[in-house]
Amino acid sequence: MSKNRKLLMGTVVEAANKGASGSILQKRNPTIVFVLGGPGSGKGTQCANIVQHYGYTHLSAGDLLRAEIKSGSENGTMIQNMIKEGKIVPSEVTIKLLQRAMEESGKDKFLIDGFPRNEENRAAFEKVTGMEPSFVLFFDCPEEEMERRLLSRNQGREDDNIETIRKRFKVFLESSLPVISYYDAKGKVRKIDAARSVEEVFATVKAIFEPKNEKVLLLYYWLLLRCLTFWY
Ligand SMILES: Nc1ncnc2c1ncn2[C@@H]1O[C@H](COP(=O)(O)OP(=O)(O)O)[C@@H](O)[C@H]1O
Ligand SMILES: Nc1ccn([C@H]2C[C@H](O)[C@@H](COP(=O)(O)OP(=O)(O)O)O2)c(=O)n1
Ligand SMILES: [Mg+2]
Repeated sequence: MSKNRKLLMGTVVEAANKGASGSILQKRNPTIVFVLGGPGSGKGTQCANIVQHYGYTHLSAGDLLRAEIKSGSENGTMIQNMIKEGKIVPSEVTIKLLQRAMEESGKDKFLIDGFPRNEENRAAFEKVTGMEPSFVLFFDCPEEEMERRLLSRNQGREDDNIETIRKRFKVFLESSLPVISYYDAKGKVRKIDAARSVEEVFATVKAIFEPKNEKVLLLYYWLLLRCLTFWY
């Protein structure tokens, strides 16, 4: 067995044990929102806005993986090669980074950006953490617009070149869209037209995080309670 394979196996066992015994995180019963959409659809941009307005903690799977490369970890080269090829890193690696970040944050409301990106990501996260998202934000954007945005992102990312971008689009269609369909069948997907300006997109996001219906319902219950206490 190769050194990398052994390391990965160790991570799986460690993660599975944590899941079985119920991690500190599970006991905190956090709120989780998955933020999905194609590369360049505006996930990171909108997450920054949500953090400012609604006090969520933003965890970008891509950012965590890039930090892991920079840290010089044993998995670094493997992660770097996979990202350059537009491929999805094995779930055990990404889940371990997400779990650690959630635990270390001490917080209990998370925006998980760019995860789960395939069926393996989704199933492994639920199995290992025992947690499910409250809902899923899906930033829906045409490829031509995403391509334009990625080519002018200017963050010095090795995967923002036309060759890798095309590969990432293919992976999104083949592997990530089925995950969105899975949650859609459970009624958990909030689909947003992401081809508009940052401000317009955020106006729609706001409506999702501040559902007026719930406020109206609460007002009705309060009025009903007042009437009942008045009569009896
Ligand atoms: N609604 C938008 N309209 C135009 N450009 C946008 C919009 N949202 C994000 N961008 C820009 O597009 C690029 C990709 O956005 P980003 O939030 O990093 O997307 P993702 O995380 O989905 O890849 C960034 O340069 C960002 O500034
Ligand atoms: N769940 C994930 C998320 C990202 N990755 C890898 C593969 C992705 O192409 C890169 C970049 O992801 P990132 O979410 O930062 O990219 P975008 O914001 O969608 O442009 O990281 C992964 O392997 N698994
Ligand atoms: Mg991003």
